[in-house]
Amino acid sequence: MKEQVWFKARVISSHGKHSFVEKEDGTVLEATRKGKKVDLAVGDIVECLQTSPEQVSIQKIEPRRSLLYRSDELRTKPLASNIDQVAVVFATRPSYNPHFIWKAMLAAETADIHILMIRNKTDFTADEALVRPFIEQLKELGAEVVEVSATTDPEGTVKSLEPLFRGKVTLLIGQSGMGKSTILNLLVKDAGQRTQEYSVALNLGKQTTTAVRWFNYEGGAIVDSPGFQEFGLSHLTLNDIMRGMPEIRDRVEYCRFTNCRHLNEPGCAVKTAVDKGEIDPERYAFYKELAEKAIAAEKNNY
Ligand SMILES: Nc1nc2c(ncn2[C@@H]2O[C@H](COP(=O)(O)OP(=O)(O)OP(=O)(O)O)[C@@H](O)[C@H]2O)c(=O)[nH]1
Ligand SMILES: [Zn+2]
Repeated sequence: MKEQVWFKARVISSHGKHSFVEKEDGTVLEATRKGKKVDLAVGDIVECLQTSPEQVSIQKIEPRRSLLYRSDELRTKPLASNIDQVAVVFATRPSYNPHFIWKAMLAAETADIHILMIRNKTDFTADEALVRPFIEQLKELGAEVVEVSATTDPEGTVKSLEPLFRGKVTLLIGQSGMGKSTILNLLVKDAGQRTQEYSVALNLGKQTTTAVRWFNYEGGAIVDSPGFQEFGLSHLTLNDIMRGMPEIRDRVEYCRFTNCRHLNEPGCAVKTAVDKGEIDPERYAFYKELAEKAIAAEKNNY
């Protein structure tokens, strides 16, 4: 009879039926997940069965400490698990999308994960007036913000980021062009090359731009997500959204109705605060858009 070897490992990349797992001793193996739909997330700790020197099959996923979802036009699927913090890289050139950043905040908040904002390209000093109020607002909303200039001050960038990344598992995200790869490569010297090798090994070609990758870093890890479009928020309920936005959460108890949705209800403390200019109208519009989607989704489920 063939001898079967069991072991635990970390999923460090996952692409369709192909995944790579890393054992505690650092060995990396290609693994398959038989007969199951793609339900793995990078970061998962899995129980594997090694049936031959080349064959590893993932049998079981250990309970996750945290889980984030991604979505594209078609569906929502696991993005990364066992994450301690989400770090969002943004800059003024090309311009950032506030909704992208707020969605990341909301996703992190509802998954109980710390959020770190990395404002990059501070060398564009002419954009200060534009970006300062946005940064102040992020801080008011409870985000930690660090400001760097990855290309003009690489040493300072590493010095600022290293203490915030060390010992933690950080999911690094950002819209295209914000400087995420530049920052990743400053922190993980061979990240670019390893991504190349991975793509060749799997013969992924262009698809490699969507593959999520795990890089061990200073007692923790950095999880990179190239080609990342948006956090999947379609699994969030209206309640999750309200609880995930501080300016809504803090006013709910003052609304006339306990089940107020803060849309058209009379005596709504949230709407009043918007009218008085105490809540940013952009933030309210963001809430409204998500709330209406969540309500429609909840209706469809009945
Ligand atoms: N002026 C300035 N340019 C920067 C800075 N950081 C990165 N860049 C430049 O911005 C461009 C985009 O940087 P990348 O690191 O490739 O950006 P990315 O976020 O990984 O973008 P994608 O690869 O599209 O996901 C490059 O030309 C970088 O050299 C910075 O601090 N200041
Ligand atoms: Zn209300």
